Amino acid sequence: MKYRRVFTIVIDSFGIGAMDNARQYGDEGADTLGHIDEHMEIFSIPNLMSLGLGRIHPVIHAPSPEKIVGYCARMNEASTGKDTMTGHWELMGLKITQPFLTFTETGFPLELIEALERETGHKVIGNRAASGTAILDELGEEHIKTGAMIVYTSADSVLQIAASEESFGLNELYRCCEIARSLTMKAQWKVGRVIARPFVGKKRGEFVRTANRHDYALKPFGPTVLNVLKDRGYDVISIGKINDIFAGEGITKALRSKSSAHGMEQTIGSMDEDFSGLCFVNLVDFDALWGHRRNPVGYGQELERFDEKLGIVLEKLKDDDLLMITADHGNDPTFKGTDHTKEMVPLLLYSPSMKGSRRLEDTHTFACVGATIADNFSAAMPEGTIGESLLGDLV
Ligand SMILES: O=P(O)(O)O[C@H]1O[C@H](CO)[C@@H](O)[C@H]1O
Ligand SMILES: [Mn+2]
Ligand SMILES: [Mn+2]
Repeated sequence: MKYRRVFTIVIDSFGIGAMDNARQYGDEGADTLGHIDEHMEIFSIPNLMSLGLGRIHPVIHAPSPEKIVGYCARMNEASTGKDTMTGHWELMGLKITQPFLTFTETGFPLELIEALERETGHKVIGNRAASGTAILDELGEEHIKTGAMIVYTSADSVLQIAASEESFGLNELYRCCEIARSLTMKAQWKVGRVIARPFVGKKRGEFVRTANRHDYALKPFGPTVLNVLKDRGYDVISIGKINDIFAGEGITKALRSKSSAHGMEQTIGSMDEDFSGLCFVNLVDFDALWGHRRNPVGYGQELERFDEKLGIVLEKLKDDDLLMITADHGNDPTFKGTDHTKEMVPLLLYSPSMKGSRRLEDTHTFACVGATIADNFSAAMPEGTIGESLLGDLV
């Protein structure tokens, strides 16, 4: 094996420009990185720049280094869709051609809502597509007064339940979400994820969502690179939401993160551990706190904080470690609406043992990430998966 440990970090929603088919998603002109850059007077991301970010997308407000290290490429998504599960599953080899069911225009069918009310014993309010923070402001007080669950969706295939940790209780929320998950296993209601959205606070304008969010995802439609690694006895360490996104499939150890900064600290901590295999990290704040909230400066500053921690990762990498930085979809914080955007994503590859450095050709799928990992550990890609290994380019 070329690398004993692979660290794959997903900066959730860090798109680098609209894909050719973005028009089909209403996302022509979306550019998460480009539009953040426009809003940053000085954009301090020296480590991302040293890994070649500026070679795959112009970054005007960050100084360009004379030399880059490692390899960089733009990746296109082969699957239909632009959500977190589609993006991550494709990273590990699955191509999703049948998009997950969404209820964006209509909300959930009455029959489902009635079953949810009956089985949980709580009334439902909301039941439409909304931004999570906006619907809290609107319905949070009513929820606290009546105990009715706030159910909402978005352009993604999700059924989200928001409830107060203080009055409704976290365990009760989780219990209700498990009921929602089992109801939505029915073919006509099969959403990709049920998400528990706990919050604290008593009044409009003061509600804050907590880190106790929990996602109840469908199992991947088939075996992924994670299953192959685990079956061969390698470690597959999940940091952040990865374990939820893969419904625990193919994971040997899972750490939950309180924030993206915490996720990076956990990643740095894992670098002191003696393991062989994959450490797979998702940093969700970029998406949840800044992309969906349409806050380009907040997003840019989160990238700056990430870049500082990335500096520590780079220092700690050993010769037989490989670092891969990528993303799962775009979420342009200046775009219309509050949903994801269909974009290319970056792939930055680095190991201190690399002698060369250059920009690689654009890839047709995100799955070259999984294919490279499988190739590295001499594991065959599972049947039905896609992706071409880039391992031979990493010299
Ligand atoms: O607006 P909030 O609640 O953050 O919801 C966002 O988070 C969900 C899951 O990533 C998506 O449905 C998206 O719309
Ligand atoms: Mn995502
Ligand atoms: Mn999102």
